[in-house]
Amino acid sequence: MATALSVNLNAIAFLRNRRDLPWPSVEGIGRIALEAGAQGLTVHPRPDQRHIRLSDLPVLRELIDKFADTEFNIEGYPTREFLDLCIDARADQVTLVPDDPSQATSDHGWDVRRHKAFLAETTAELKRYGIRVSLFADGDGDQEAMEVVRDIGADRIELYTGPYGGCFDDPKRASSILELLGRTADAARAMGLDVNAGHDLTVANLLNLIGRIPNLAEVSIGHDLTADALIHGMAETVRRFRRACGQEL
Ligand SMILES: CC(=O)[C@@H](O)[C@H](O)COP(=O)(O)O
Ligand SMILES: NCC(=O)COP(=O)(O)O
Repeated sequence: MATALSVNLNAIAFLRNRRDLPWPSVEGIGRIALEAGAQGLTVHPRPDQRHIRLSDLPVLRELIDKFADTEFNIEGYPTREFLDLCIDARADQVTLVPDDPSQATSDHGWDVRRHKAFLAETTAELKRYGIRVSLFADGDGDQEAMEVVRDIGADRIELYTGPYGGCFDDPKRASSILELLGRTADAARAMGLDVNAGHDLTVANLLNLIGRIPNLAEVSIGHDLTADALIHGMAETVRRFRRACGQEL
């Protein structure tokens, strides 16, 4: 089974929020992603609503409902407000992330031993609503932590791939990080957990990731996917604006 692609819309929402205008439309870009065959959309609403706004969630839910076999993945720290948001938006999957509200972006997975009771309680609540639960996890090769994840009752882990993505200019270091990610994935699979991955994934680094973790269930990608869309869409857009300026092409 090929790895599913869930398109993260945070960066699109960030761009939209620069102005008090409705574009780029988070819903519109989400639609393009689903029409192009993405298997889902991901958002990580942060408490300051710096990118995704609470009002985006019902709109995206309605959009995803129009596309067969697609999923809504909502990521974030499980405050009461966040959990209610996920339940109201009928998330298909919730990825619990141990982020402090002041964090610029996600930069580590859960300490599952320390937060075991809290995560077990939260997971049980989400599963009562039929929501799949994934825990953001460091790819540090800690095999026993995967036993704890299983005991918590989560369905999946999402491997935090930031350090791997950060090694774009150091292939030797990237391959040693990849090996640890792979061992963590192997341990998770041995516990009956499925494995997702995300953070700073790119077209360039996906190939080796999926080579080492062939049964990777899903990747969620936003930052580089948005950058890639700009690169591949810029030339046509400049031509459109040149035409609008009255230039003959
Ligand atoms: C949980 C995770 O992996 C993050 O990558 C997150 O979804 C991205 O958050 P920001 O877009 O706010 O940096
Ligand atoms: N879960 C990771 C995610 O959704 C997107 O991360 P990034 O590609 O924006 O770094």
